[in-house]
Amino acid sequence: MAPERSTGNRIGAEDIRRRKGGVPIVCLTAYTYPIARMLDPHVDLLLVGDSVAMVLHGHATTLGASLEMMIAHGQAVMRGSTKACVVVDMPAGSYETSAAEAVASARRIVEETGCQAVKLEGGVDVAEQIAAIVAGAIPVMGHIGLQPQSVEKDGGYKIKGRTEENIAALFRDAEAVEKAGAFSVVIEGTVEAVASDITRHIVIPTIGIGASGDCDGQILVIDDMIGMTVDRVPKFVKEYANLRDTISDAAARYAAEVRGRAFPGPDHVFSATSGKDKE
Ligand SMILES: Nc1nc(=O)c2c([nH]1)NC[C@@H]1CN(c3ccc(C(=O)N[C@@H](CCC(=O)O)C(=O)O)cc3)CN21
Ligand SMILES: CC(C)C(=O)C(=O)O
Ligand SMILES: [Mg+2]
Repeated sequence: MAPERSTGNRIGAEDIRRRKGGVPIVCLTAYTYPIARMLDPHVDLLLVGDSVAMVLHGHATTLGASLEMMIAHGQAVMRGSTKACVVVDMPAGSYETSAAEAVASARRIVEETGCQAVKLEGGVDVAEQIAAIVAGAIPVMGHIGLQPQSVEKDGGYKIKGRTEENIAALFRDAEAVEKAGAFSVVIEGTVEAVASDITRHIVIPTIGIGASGDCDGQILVIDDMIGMTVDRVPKFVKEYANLRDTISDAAARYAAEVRGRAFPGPDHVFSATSGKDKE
């Protein structure tokens, strides 16, 4: 198992499971060491989402994520986190084909990162995979509703739960994920009342994103939450900071000072004589 900064009291998947119906579970994505350091004191769960492929690597969809990419970011987040339950997304192509493939991929992720759990997208269609991973003693988080790995199949990011047929399918997916042994489930891009009803219908905590305030917890993509996302931001996002402008302003001031020879100043250079200069 990869070494982790352990305080011995990290939140585990079973701690998350027990929080059904209680104080809302605070979740954010994280992809890097410094962000994990900053978020860890404030959240219950950090998700190393396959959204990293879009948000940090500039791919058009999450289908650009690989097992190697997820493991590298999982390791970075684990190095910066001591308290949160860290969950790593299983990327497209690492679990759909068979339960054996899913178990092998989940094992690799856990062994190489030391994370607490994995997450995969789907309901009835991946119940066998979830059950097999859980049987291998790796906790699994489900992900139903809008499934970004199905963007090509769906022809875009389409909100779910708008037809009776689709609502019935959502309930079947929620029940399948619960029965397969998942410790919680993300409900993404789903009509508010439907996400609320599913939350009351199942006994594992639901984590909403573009879903409902009645879910047992909430998650957002970190870059969206801090106003760092440069591409289109989904409607369900609330920006709690504007790092885009902060960074652009810093770059503009730096550029002006370099061009005007105002930077570096006396504090940012070394003299031959003094040992008291900043290292
Ligand atoms: N930066 C970022 N944040 C995310 O939350 C996120 C990603 N990227 N990439 C992967 C998926 C894609 N997500 C999305 C993207 C767009 C909509 C969206 O535009 N939905 C439409 C409604 C469409 C409908 O009504 O069917 C909207 O108006 O917001 C939803 C989820 C969420 N995920
Ligand atoms: C937004 C969450 C649920 C996710 O799957 C991701 O970031 O990849
Ligand atoms: Mg994801």
